[in-house]
Amino acid sequence: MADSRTPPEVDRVAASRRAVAARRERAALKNDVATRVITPQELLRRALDAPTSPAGAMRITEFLTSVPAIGAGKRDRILSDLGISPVKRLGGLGARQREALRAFLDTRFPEPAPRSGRSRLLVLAGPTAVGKGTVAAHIKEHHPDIHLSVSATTRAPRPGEVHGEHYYFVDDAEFDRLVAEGELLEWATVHNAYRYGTPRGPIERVLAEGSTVLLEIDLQGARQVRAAEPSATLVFLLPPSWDELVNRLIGRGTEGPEEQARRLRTARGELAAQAEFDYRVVNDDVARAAAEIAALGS
Ligand SMILES: Nc1nc2c(ncn2[C@@H]2O[C@H](COP(=O)(O)OP(=O)(O)O)[C@@H](O)[C@H]2O)c(=O)[nH]1
Ligand SMILES: Nc1ncnc2c1ncn2[C@@H]1O[C@H](COP(=O)(O)OP(=O)(O)O)[C@@H](O)[C@H]1O
Repeated sequence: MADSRTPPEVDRVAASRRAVAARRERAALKNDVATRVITPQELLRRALDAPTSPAGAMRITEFLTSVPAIGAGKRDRILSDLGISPVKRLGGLGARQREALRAFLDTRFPEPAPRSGRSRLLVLAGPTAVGKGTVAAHIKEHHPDIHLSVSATTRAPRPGEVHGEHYYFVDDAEFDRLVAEGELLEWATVHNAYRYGTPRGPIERVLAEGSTVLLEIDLQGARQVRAAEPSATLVFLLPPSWDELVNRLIGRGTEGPEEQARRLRTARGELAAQAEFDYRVVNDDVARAAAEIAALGS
């Protein structure tokens, strides 16, 4: 059936749809800053690169209150200190205002800078369902020069999992022995459920040969490796957005709604720890993220 509306009406409908979509995108971006999936500096870069994009169209007031630890009171003081009017949009900031805002963000929310002198002991961590297992499996298949550490765990094997290949499946008594005899470089109880740990021997052998070893472990384990081996290279895997992290967790379908909600609460805390890491890699595309991580170990 032909559209009986007049062209201006059609235009108005299209414009209002676009406005709704842009508002939704701005809300998603604010959420990404609030959940620390992206840094405020990253959002500002996107706004300045594309002033008419949803990032560019964001009001400075909305932007500042999405930053963790900035409420309405602080926001107004910051704006007056920086000489920026509250009606400004990010994409419309003048050159001096941009510089003032950037300098303020860099001192208050420093972005982690890569450290030099890192070793070939690579640690990959990140929030639940970001794709750590998927990326690690891709590295194992496509970068055979990198040795993927096989952890010991007290959880039961899933269908298709092979002892010694995916994990060393051990009982509680054996895990206790590994801990007592110092055979684990690190270990942790993950998701309040089972214990997981990294056997020390194979790692020492691989590193002694001058090869690279990759550990895919949780945040508690990454912190222990940092303490035990300060020169280890710590890589934090990030989702492209908070919404995508939620989609991946739900899409994987391995947890029920309650466990999903619990993991997402933990994920927020884990995302806040990314500044402790040497590098951050966004897992938008598995092969790209894997290549980026592999390059850090060469
Ligand atoms: N600390 C630590 N965490 C590990 C180790 N091995 C695996 N993990 C973490 O344990 C979690 C659970 O892994 P897994 O049992 O494969 O299941 P899934 O994440 O529920 O699919 C993941 O977050 C892994 O990063 C390890 O040796 N040490
Ligand atoms: N780059 C990606 N793009 C889209 N989906 C991905 C990507 N990486 C992983 N996934 C999917 O996300 C879900 C979680 O990945 P998984 O490797 O199990 O996460 P983790 O080991 O971090 O808990 C899986 O369904 C996986 O297929």
